[in-house]
Amino acid sequence: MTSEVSTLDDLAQLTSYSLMDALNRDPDTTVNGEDHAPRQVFSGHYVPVKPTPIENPVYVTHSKTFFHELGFADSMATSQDFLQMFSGDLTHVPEPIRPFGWATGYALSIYGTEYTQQCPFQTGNGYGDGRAISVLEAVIKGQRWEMQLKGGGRTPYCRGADGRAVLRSSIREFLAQEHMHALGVPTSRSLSLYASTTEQVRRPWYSDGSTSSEPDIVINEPVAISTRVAPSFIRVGQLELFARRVVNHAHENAMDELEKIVLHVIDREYADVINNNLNIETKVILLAKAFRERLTSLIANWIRVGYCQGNFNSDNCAVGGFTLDYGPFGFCEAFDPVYQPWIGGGRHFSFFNQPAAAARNFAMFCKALQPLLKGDQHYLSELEDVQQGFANVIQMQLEKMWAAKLGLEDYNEALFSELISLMTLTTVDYTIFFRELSALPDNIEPLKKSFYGDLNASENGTKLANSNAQDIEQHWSAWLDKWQMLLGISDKTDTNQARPRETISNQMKRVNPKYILREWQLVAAYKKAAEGEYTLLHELQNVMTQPYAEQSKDIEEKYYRLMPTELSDIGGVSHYSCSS
Ligand SMILES: Nc1ncnc2c1ncn2[C@@H]1O[C@H](COP(=O)(O)OP(=O)(O)OP(=O)(O)O)[C@@H](O)[C@H]1O
Ligand SMILES: [Mg+2]
Repeated sequence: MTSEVSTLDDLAQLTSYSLMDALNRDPDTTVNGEDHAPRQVFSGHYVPVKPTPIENPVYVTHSKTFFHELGFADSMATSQDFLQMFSGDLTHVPEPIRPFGWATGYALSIYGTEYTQQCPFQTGNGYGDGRAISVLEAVIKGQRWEMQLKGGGRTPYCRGADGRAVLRSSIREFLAQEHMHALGVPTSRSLSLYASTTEQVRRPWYSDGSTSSEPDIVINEPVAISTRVAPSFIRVGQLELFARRVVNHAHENAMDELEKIVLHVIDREYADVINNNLNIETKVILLAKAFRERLTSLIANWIRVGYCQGNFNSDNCAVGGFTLDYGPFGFCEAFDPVYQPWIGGGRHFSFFNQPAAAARNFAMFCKALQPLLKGDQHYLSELEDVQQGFANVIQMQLEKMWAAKLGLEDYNEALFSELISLMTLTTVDYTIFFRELSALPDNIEPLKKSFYGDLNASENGTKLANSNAQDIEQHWSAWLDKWQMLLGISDKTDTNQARPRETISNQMKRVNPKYILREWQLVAAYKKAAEGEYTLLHELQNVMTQPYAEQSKDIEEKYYRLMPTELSDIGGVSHYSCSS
């Protein structure tokens, strides 16, 4: 099949700006994007910004999957003009691509509390895309996409920081985005990744083998620019910024700017479910319902695959209902309901608390929409109902997800609670456990592959040493019996079964991945990449973009395995600072 887009000139033909044309430019900015110094932005939806190219860029990787979906030729990723543009140099882009991009402001709420002090001016007006710069919008195969550089240099929202992203964090985000997509979890996508062979920045990090919680050294790291792609990058925090300005009577266009950004996000993300001819109040209610549906499903998916966002502030919560900002994230290995890899994150953003964190973001989202209902009691109470309904909707989504993970048609609370207690007591690997269970084992032997402690050894982890191993083993067997009974597979022959064993097993394998992006595997790949050696990174990308597939024996041995115990407390592996 020939690709429709083989050169940057072809891509230029598909360019179609809407945000910069339809929304308001900050009136205090220059039009050509030379505006890089930190400052307050008082109004407008965006600031034009010319990215700062990284020095001596080299190709690291691109998403073959996404290129293919977009109809892009793979050869384009290594072509000089594409590399130049997506490593931040817009000086020679073909028209109608503009020689500058844009950054947007947003507000911040942490677990339902509004903040304004996070910017140097203590007002919130200096907060937004500090190093993310969108450079293009294009309509490709009928879908509008926005392309955003991460690490493209300073913007007025940089708060005095360097506007750069290091290769390590860029590799993490790049791989995680494509991995999540392959896992069937809505996400921003990865397009390309280029690194500098000469430019470095200093970041706090961990010395080799450090068990310190906080970084204990400062290191030089190569910089990189990754490009991520989504229908929009509008965050809950963005709507909040404009709503706060309405509430605070910040300026006379505040209501108009709020309405415009809400209509924009509907157009980008919800045009298929919200009719354009409806009045704004009805659109707002439908938007809240549609976002509730997507957000609750997203969180259930995160928990299904063991993903912890780590820092689920309102500014990291995309209104399109997809995963955004892979900084402090991690995939849960040894199961722990309060798993949280980021040292700055706290329990409120831990693994099993994500439904509660999402509810807080949803509440802030509803609050931001309220001014558009202009005091109409009827609509206000409808919005209130949508918000109040969040808890029920997410509970239903979670139950449906747990039932699917266990191969059941109906959720069973007793079976689930007992499993969670056992998984905590024994310390099991979240991914390996569910994948082994998907083979419908007759007894608990195969499941032991996922146990971090040996049930029968005397020197197990403390949890096991304090308990009676035999007892735990009996509990596991009793749980398995109960599960088999509910599944209707106690009878080992397939007679009289509504669903044959193979059907159940295949269904389970479609929701329980075999491969997840384990931090220690990522560490190995980005360390090699920092030396200019990308083979391991490419292998990891290949494995993680087919997470449900049975891959070769070699790959299985290398990647389908428990975290080596000696890494379980190491800074930069088991936990990290959100150093970007
Ligand atoms: N090196 C940096 N220079 C300038 N701004 C930065 C830098 N690192 C982070 N920021 C900004 O600080 C804010 C909070 O950081 P966070 O870790 O959420 O950022 P991020 O990973 O860059 O963000 P995102 O993926 O959400 O765009 C963001 O607004 C981000 O743009
Ligand atoms: Mg962020």
